[in-house]
Order: sequence, then C-alpha cells, then structure tokens
Amino acid sequence: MHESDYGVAEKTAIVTGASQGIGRAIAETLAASGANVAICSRSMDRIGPVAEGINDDEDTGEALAVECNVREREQVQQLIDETVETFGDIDILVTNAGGEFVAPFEDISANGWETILDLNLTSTVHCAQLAGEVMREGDGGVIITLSSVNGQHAAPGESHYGAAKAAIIRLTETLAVEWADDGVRINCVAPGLIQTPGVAETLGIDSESMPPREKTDRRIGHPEEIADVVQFLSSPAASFMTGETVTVKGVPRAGNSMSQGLGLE
Ligand SMILES: CCCCC/C=C/C(=O)SCCNC(=O)CCNC(=O)[C@H](O)C(C)(C)COP(=O)(O)OP(=O)(O)OC[C@H]1O[C@@H](n2cnc3c(N)ncnc32)[C@H](O)[C@@H]1OP(=O)(O)O
Ligand SMILES: NC(=O)C1=CN([C@@H]2O[C@H](COP(=O)(O)OP(=O)(O)OC[C@H]3O[C@@H](n4cnc5c(N)ncnc54)[C@H](OP(=O)(O)O)[C@@H]3O)[C@@H](O)[C@H]2O)C=CC1
Repeated sequence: MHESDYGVAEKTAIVTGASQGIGRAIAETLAASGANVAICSRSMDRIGPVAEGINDDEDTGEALAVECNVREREQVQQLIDETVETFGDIDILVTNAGGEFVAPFEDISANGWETILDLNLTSTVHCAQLAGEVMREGDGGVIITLSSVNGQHAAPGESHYGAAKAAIIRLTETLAVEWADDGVRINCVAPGLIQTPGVAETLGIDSESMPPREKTDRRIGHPEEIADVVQFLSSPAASFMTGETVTVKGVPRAGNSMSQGLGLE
C-alpha cells in the first residue's frame, strides 16, 4: 500500500520575509513539521520574536533569525552562509519576501519601478543563485518562488508588480529545466488575495472581517492556506513536479480580475 510522504522533518529551509504574513505562516508550518528554518526580514526586532516563538516549542524544528534585506546580494550571501554554518546544508528555499504599492503606470517614477522590480524579482534572483549554488554542489534541493495572480492576469495599478511577478513565473520554468540534472526542483506559488499585515497596510482590508478557513466561497485567503501548499511542494509527495506555477485563489469568479478579489468591482 502506498503511503504519501508530505514530510520535511530534519530538512533545512530558508524562508525570506518571515516576520509576518505568508512568510511567517510558511516558516511556522515547516518548523511544525520538523524542519529547521532560517528566517529573515530587514529587522532583527521583527524577525527575532518569530524565531523565539518557534524555538520555545520543543516539538518543532529549530529556527535561526537573520537580519537580511533581500535586495542586497551581499546580505543574501550572509544569510546563506549563516544557514549552512548553523544547520549544515540548505534543502528548501522559499523566496517569499516581496511587496508593492498600487499606482497607475504613468505615476510610477523610475525609482518606484526599480524598487518593486528589485524587491520582488531581483531578490528572487539573488536568493535562487546563491542558495542554488549550495544545492547544486550538494545533493540538490527544492525552491519555491512566490508570484501572484497579478503575475498571471492584468489588474489596474499593478504594472510594476505584475511585470515582476510574471517574470518570476518564467524564471521558475527556466531554472526547472536548467537545474533538473542537479537535483533541484523549483516551483512557484501564485496566491490570490491573502489577509496579511501587508495587504491591510496597502489596501486597508480589515482582518476582523476575515471569514473562517472552512468557508470556501470567499474572496480572501488565510496565510496558512499558502503555507500548506508550500509544505506539499517542499515534500517528497511533489517529487514529479517542477517548473509549475500553482495558483491558490479560492473560488474562481467571473472575469477573473484581481479587482474583483479586492472588492473594487
Ligand atoms: C491589487 C493588489 C492585489 C493584492 C496583491 C498583494 C500583493 C502584495 O504583495 S501585498 C503584501 C506586500 N506588502 C506590501 O506591499 C507592503 C506595503 N508597501 C511598502 O511597504 C512599500 O510601498 C514598499 C516596500 C513596496 C516600498 O517601500 P520602500 O522600499 O521604502 O520605498 P520608498 O518608500 O522609498 O519608495 C521608493 C519609490 O517608490 C515610490 N512610491 C512609493 N509608494 C508609492 C505610491 N503609492 N505611488 C507612487 N509611487 C510610490 C516612491 O515615491 C519612490 O520613488 P521616488 O519618489 O521617485 O524616489
Ligand atoms: N497577501 C497577498 O494578497 C499576496 C501576497 N503575495 C506575495 O506573497 C509574499 C508575502 O506577502 P505578504 O505576506 O502579504 O506580505 P507582508 O507585507 O505582510 O510581509 C512581507 C514580509 O517580507 C518582509 N520583507 C519586505 N521587504 C523585505 C526585504 N527587502 N528584505 C527582507 N524581507 C523583506 C517583511 O519583513 P520586514 O518588514 O520585517 O522586513 C515581511 O516579513 C510577497 O512576495 C507578496 O508579493 C502574492 C499574492 C497575494
């Protein structure tokens, strides 16, 4: 009888942007399954307590907090080095850190464009190249990138973010082909609208109005619903998946426009 293996116990995972929201849920989910997690954000004051929470629980893997701005390649290299020094290897990389502001194309300055491309796309390049080097020289690994439904479909005010997130999908497909022989699987997750502090800040969506996870006919998701998909993609159960983008957006709605997800219709 076949028994599915969704396990990541004793694996080492890096999760970027894990001080809150989706990244935090991913880190806590992987750690709860026994993975050791190296987690980063731009501030030790913000990432430290997340690691402490994981380390306070004796039943989880260990957590290492690292202050790292993923836009800075040298800081990403330090994150990789500290992870290998502490846990010995890198098995899983989740390039979660990202963000945006909503603005019409004509109002986005050159620096505004570069900020969003750097934060989402170039940071993914830094992390995948530097952690990928460790994986490829060792016994392979798993990479999960974060795109968005805005990387799959157009939405007003999202030209910079949509371009960056679309490029992450194609980068994922390309690396899956280039690194297949090195034992590296790489897949992408494209969330729909998820209730996080970042969304609350950017879009002013109130967390109190969040319907329960069990209610499927809703417009907004829980961070844990992304974490569960990342856990699956990280595990041996997904061994025959690479180069794919998994959309996680709940009930499809007519028009498939992100503006509907935002309640802007
Ligand atoms: C329709 C949405 C669907 C939902 C999809 C959800 C996607 C998400 O990712 S939501 C969760 C992610 N979290 C966030 O987005 C956090 C909120 N955003 C921010 O914290 C920031 O905006 C930032 C991280 C994206 C950028 O911050 P920072 O690096 O500090 O950059 P600056 O403030 O220095 O600005 C750089 C550059 O960008 C211009 N700019 C910033 N905001 C706007 C704006 N609202 N409209 C137009 N331009 C903006 C800013 O003016 C700077 O350019 P210059 O003035 O030319 O220097
Ligand atoms: N929420 C949503 O609806 C959707 C989100 N996504 C994507 O999911 C990912 C997570 O989003 P979400 O949880 O909502 O975001 P949040 O804004 O809630 O959290 C972002 C996290 O990233 C960290 N971070 C931001 N910039 C950097 C940086 N330069 N270097 C290191 N860490 C950084 C923040 O930590 P700190 O501030 O402490 O540095 C924080 O932990 C992003 O890539 C986003 O684009 C995709 C589709 C929908």
